[in-house]
Amino acid sequence: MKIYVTRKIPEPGVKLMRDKGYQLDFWDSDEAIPHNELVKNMKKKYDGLYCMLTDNIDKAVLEAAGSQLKAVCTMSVGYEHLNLEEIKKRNIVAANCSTVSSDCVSEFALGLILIMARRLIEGYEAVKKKEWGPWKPMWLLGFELIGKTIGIVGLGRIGFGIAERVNAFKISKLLYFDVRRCSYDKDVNAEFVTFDRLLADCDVICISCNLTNETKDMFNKAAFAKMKRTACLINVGRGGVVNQDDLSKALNDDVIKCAALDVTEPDPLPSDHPLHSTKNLIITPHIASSTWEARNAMSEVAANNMIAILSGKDPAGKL
Ligand SMILES: O=C(O)C(=O)CO
Repeated sequence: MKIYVTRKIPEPGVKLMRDKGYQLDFWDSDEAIPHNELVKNMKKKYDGLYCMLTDNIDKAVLEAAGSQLKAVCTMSVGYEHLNLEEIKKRNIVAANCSTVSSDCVSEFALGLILIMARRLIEGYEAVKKKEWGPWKPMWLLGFELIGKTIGIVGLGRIGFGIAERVNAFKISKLLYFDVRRCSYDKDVNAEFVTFDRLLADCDVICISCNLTNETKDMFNKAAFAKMKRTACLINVGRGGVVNQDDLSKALNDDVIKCAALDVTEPDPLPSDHPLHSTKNLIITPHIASSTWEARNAMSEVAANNMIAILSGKDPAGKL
């Protein structure tokens, strides 16, 4: 079996596929493969395509690959980059890594909440800029999580992980909004509420949902207007869930207090993008799942998906 791997990936995933005797050809770089190169390379006829969330697996790629291609496995949770309709039309099986990065991303979300609540970046910058004078009772005051109402949009694996962790901070209430009520919400004391109630009641809102037609631009001018002026917004889901122009205006006009985004639209956000000069906003470069543990595990899950499909079995992450 021949597999095309669109990036340098962690060794555990490589080993699993090599141990199966597969021939692996790589785009041997840490940078994303240009789309035209991917199309060109797929003409060499592969049984499997092992891709990343940066690779647009569209009709052109699938047509170049032809009928030899049986598996498309993405080393990511998100699969917006896979044209599932075109993939399924060709009887190709696609799979993602739905499980392994949830702890990692939820830990990161907690980090963002604490950084924003305690104004850590401002404190760090003040020290660097030599602005640290004698102790002041009213300087860089943040807020505590104890007694607060926390909201989660999307109580999937990541949202659940955030809920488990945030409960340790003796919060007063945990609210969530999702497309439907989740059967396991009581396991984390989470109350299913309308989107409007979540917006109105929460001190911190964490976005951990996918980007779909329903979630696109969900956080827009109207939503920000319903939030508390002291509210903090965290996004570890997908950039498109937040209307960034509206967010920028809401922060600059003090409609809400602060926000931290690990995902943006586009991703990466160009260095001259106006969002970078927004007040009380921290942007991190899509690193919520960047740990050795998560990336090694993701490489293995995607490899196991590939092995299952090419052995005629259903992969764990079948889409
Ligand atoms: O796996 C994904 O979908 C990611 O966004 C990586 O953090």
